[in-house]
Amino acid sequence: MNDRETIARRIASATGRPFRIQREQSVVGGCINRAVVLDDGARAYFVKLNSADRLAMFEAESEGLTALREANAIRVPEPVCTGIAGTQSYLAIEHLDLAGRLDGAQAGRRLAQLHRFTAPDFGWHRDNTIGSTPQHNARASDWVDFWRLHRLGFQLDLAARNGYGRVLSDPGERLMSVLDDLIGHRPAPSLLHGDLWGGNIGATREGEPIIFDPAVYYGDRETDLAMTELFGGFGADFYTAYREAWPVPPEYGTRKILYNLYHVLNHLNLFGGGYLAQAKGMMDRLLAAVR
Ligand SMILES: Nc1ncnc2c1ncn2[C@@H]1O[C@H](COP(=O)(O)OP(=O)(O)OP(=O)(O)O)[C@@H](O)[C@H]1O
Repeated sequence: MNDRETIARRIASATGRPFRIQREQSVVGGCINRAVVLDDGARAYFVKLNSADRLAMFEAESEGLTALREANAIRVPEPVCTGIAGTQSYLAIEHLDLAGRLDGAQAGRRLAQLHRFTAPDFGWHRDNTIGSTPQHNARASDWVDFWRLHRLGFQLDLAARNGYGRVLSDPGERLMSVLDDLIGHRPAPSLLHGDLWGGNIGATREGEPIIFDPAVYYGDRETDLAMTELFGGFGADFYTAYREAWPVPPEYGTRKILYNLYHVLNHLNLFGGGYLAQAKGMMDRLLAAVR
């Protein structure tokens, strides 16, 4: 049996319905994984593929999709099964037709609704990945501690190991010491998508928003909002609707830079030096803001 037949069998057993592949189509777009759509003429599944040692990444993504679905706030594709087929790990997900135009207002309202879903602590029950970088989610009752250790500190350590310490260690240490002032509030632990850039949101033909490819944990809802702004923004309707549903305090303007620094450092660590000047510039702006 080849890899695709193995995956088709597991899909059949997970869904309780026979599934015989009639058509396979490669998907272009994602930069972390390969993806194919497997179709039997009646049903289709979006299947992400990576090396076998990446199974835990797919298991965490599957649990993240399930956690987001349970909040019942915004549409999220249903994960079907994960496993190993031959030399590859895979995650099979309900295939969605993402050909629609995003209704920004609806997306903003639904994201606010997702963020109303809270937990007693920050973090999550398991670690996951941001891109392909490990993301630690050990539970914590204090948001600043959580951010210092598991988000900013983790990426700064990684950046130093990747050779960027000469530029980043000094501003990094100073930032870590003023984090209390920079964050300056005690948010609720909201359920987060965790990687909400424009490539991870789409819409059905009817315009219903769909979010996918999450890096779920419970944290400050402003981290999700900040990321929507990092690579271009989701449009004025989105932000107006979000703020109508749940107003955002003015101090978000500074916190946004801090929260996006995590993702820019992650890009630096994943993709290299092109992000170094951006990261350093953000750190300088933050340090100037607390003077
Ligand atoms: N369930 C789905 N059904 C149909 N198309 C999907 C589905 N999930 C994702 N896609 C499409 O495939 C693209 C890549 O998917 P996804 O972002 O999950 O992959 P990835 O390899 O993890 O990407 P990234 O580089 O963003 O981490 C998406 O931008 C989207 O257009």
